[in-house]
Amino acid sequence: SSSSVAAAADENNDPLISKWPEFVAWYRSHGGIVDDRITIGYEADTHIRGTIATALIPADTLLMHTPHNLLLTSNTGDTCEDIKYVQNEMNKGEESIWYTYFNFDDSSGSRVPSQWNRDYLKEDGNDGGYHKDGRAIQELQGLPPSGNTHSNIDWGTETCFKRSSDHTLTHEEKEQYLKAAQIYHTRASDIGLIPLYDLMNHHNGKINTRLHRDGEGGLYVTALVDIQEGEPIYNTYARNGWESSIDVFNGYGFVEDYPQLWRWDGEELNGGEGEEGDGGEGGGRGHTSNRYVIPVYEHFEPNHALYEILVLSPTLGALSPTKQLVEVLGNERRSMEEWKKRISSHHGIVRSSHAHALHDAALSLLNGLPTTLEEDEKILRMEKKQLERLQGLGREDVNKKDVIQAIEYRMAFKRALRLAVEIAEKEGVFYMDDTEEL
Ligand SMILES: C[S@@+](CC[C@H](N)C(=O)[O-])C[C@H]1O[C@@H](n2cnc3c(N)ncnc32)[C@H](O)[C@@H]1O
Repeated sequence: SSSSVAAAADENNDPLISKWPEFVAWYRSHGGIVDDRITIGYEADTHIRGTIATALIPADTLLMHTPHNLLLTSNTGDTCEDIKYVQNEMNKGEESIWYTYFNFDDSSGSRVPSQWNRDYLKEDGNDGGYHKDGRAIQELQGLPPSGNTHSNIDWGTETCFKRSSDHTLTHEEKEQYLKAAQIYHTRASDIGLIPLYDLMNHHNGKINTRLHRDGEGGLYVTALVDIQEGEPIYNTYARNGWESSIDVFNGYGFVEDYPQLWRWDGEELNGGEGEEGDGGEGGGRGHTSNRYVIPVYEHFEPNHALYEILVLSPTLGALSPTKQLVEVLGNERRSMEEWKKRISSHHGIVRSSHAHALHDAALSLLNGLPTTLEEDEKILRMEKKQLERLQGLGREDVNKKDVIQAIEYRMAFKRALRLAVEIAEKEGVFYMDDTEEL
């Protein structure tokens, strides 16, 4: 059709796509292995760039191997050193063996909360009011990651800047550091930056790859299942239920598709702006008094110490999932039927007092927020209209986009809280009565 021709023509002019052959040639010339049935493209639903299969790839196929010599790492296990390493290589320009890699990088396409403007606390000299630009943070309405949106950057400027040299860093050096840090934080694995591997997007519901260390510091990726022609090739950024959807949003800037994990504590929120955090998720509120303690009882090992819900669909979720229930996340796929079965038996072992406490905490959190989901829908529509109008005038308003990102995120959070309330209230969901305990 004419539209697909137009799309193809676009992609020819788009260096983030058209430089793929050059990137692959570079990767192979340094010993990397990549299956010929892998390409780069924009995913149909999200328009996010990522790896895609051009033909059926059977399960267990070796998809890629990035040898240790292609990894960007200081080999010290120290984040500051790793970021400095990346920064140095970027400064080398064509002299760097990763020149082609940097040229193909799309990290500036990731907009993460640490990039949000936070000038709102500064008094505006003219009218004594506040700068509007810190709005995205305010739009979190105090929900996590409030107070922690900039913790990576703050930590880096505190720790890495001070350590890095004997002189005060110039503006240019700071900018370079921030650029390297952005690449590092949105792409690196625990062993550093891994070319090609870092072109895979995240999806725990459609995960179709598996990782294997090669014993020499490099990494193999194989197909977990048959991957169909046209299907994106996915990695996970949240494995075993360790990281929540809050972490994924704070680190990578998007609300992950189902399954999602949401966490919150029993504290009342403090008016929306959040404090500089205690570093903990669900924190940003600095104190832990009165926190309900998630019980650990026989056959019941909660995945997290905070209240938690695992969300599989708009109507299916598990209250306070156990480690056992969520350890599959990022590692295997599980059918909806299987989830339903497991969740219903899971709810059979959740104590009713525990479910009630979670219910009350979710409800009081929801009721304490300044807007409802229905109001958010209207606000979101309005913000999007304004953005379109500005774009029509040829103006790019990054702050406006951040605001929209924050509103969409808080809506997903509220939907999860609402589902938690509904599930806890639903008749027919059986919770073990506390008195039945031995
Ligand atoms: C390691 S990179 C993945 C590859 C990247 N899309 C690229 O083209 O270079 C991580 C970034 O990709 C984007 N991303 C990954 N998975 C995503 C998803 N499921 N939805 C939206 N954006 C995603 C986010 O911008 C994230 O910060």
